[in-house]
Amino acid sequence: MHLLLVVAVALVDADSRVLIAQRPVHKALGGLWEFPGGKLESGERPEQALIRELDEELGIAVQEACLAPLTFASYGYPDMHLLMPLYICRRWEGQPQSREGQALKWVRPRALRDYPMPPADEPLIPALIDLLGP
Ligand SMILES: Nc1nc2c([nH]c(=O)n2[C@@H]2O[C@H](COP(=O)(O)OP(=O)(O)OP(=O)(O)O)[C@@H](O)[C@H]2O)c(=O)[nH]1
Ligand SMILES: [Mg+2]
Repeated sequence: MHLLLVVAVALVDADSRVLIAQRPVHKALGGLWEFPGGKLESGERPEQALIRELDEELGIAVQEACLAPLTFASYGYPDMHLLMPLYICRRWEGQPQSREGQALKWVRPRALRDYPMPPADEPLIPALIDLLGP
């Protein structure tokens, strides 16, 4: 079994909306909506990797102290088992912008169900509704 560690974050705005990004169609699970984040590079700590991904994908700067653990996904894909800590972050510098051609959307937690997400992500939605309201 191959275990893949991916770090992801729910960025939350002043209206308690969460940012999701649409995966480019040419990638695995293309077209699905996901939380910003990605794989760790060798030697990286999870928080470091997330800060790097947020810079690369969205052009925002996040301080490590502004990342709080919320929950995690554990899901068996056919080719690997995904373990994905989901952080929450309410404070960053800059305005999130699409750096990799991905569509971006701010959505209320309940509305996440209207956007097709990877199967690993579905169990994360109730934790966001509990924290932020519907
Ligand atoms: N970022 C992110 N990845 C997710 C989520 N849910 C989920 O199953 N994944 C899976 O986790 C893996 C991480 O993917 P990624 O493509 O974002 O990794 P990355 O940013 O390092 O990109 P790269 O592979 O192009 O370098 C993918 O297999 C992806 O399908 C999610 O909500 N956010
Ligand atoms: Mg990514």
